[in-house]
Amino acid sequence: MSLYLFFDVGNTRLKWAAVESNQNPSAQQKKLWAYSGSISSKSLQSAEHREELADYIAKTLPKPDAIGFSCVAGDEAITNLKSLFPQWSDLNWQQLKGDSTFSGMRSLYQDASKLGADRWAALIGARALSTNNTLVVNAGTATTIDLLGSNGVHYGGWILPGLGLMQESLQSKTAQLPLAVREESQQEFGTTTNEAIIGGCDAAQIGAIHYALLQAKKLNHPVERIWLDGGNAKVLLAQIKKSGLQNWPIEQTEGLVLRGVWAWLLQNL
Ligand SMILES: Nc1ncnc2c1ncn2[C@@H]1O[C@H](COP(=O)(O)OP(=O)(O)OP(=O)(O)O)[C@@H](O)[C@H]1O
Ligand SMILES: CC(C)(CO)[C@@H](O)C(=O)NCCC(=O)O
Repeated sequence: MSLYLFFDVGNTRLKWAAVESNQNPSAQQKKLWAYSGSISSKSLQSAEHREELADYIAKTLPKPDAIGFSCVAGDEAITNLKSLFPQWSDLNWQQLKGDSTFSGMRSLYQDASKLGADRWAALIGARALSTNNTLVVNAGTATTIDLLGSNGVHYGGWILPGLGLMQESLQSKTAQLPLAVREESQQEFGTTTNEAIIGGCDAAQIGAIHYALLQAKKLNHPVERIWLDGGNAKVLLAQIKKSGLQNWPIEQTEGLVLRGVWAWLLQNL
């Protein structure tokens, strides 16, 4: 049996996971990855942290037969990532980019080389999970919202500041606003500054998803499934449920980018 190792280098977190060749990227079960983990993407900048990470991964898994990755954290991060396992120098690192081809899918992005590799990977991952009209929401450092038709066409999407960025920018660019902290008893409309900021940023994120649903319907691709992934997925989903939007066909998922890299690698072995 072969082993495949994947990396998703985001702006905040670096995630990895490994699977065996008898597994399938369309599998829906929660415990999908034989091995997985995440650390701060900044760790790649330090030789000491790189060595620790490489040691940890090399100790927890046997030598993989292939490595696939996507990276939106810049060229230096890619160079640092590829330097991790000098002992596996014969291994081919396969990089999924925004313009990597994937059979059965295409993007309407005018210049696909500019499309974030994580967005394209998440769309491929979503396609592995379901083939209906789908909205892919990755709520990380940035929040991205992308429409994928049942025909495999990516109609494009939106990039918003993520929840954390929205809150931080209010603090850093105003005189009077603090860094807001999420509390249990969030009201519909804020009656304190803290509540007003948390509620306002939630409304911007949820409102954008709502608007995307309306736009998709207008384009005659009514959304049948929303996949919500990323570091802020859990809090956003809780807010969506609390807001009385229970009839949205939304499901939280983890590792959609890794899943996409996996599906793509299998097409390229
Ligand atoms: N344990 C955590 N560590 C870091 N960020 C977290 C954590 N839990 C929630 N977050 C939130 O998630 C955001 C990071 O999102 P994510 O973990 O998806 O990483 P990312 O690097 O932004 O990934 P991507 O670039 O793929 O969106 C942070 O801005 C923060 O608000
Ligand atoms: C939008 C982010 C930052 C989300 O991680 C990433 O996908 C990216 O850097 N994209 C490049 C620009 C684009 O997708 O059009």
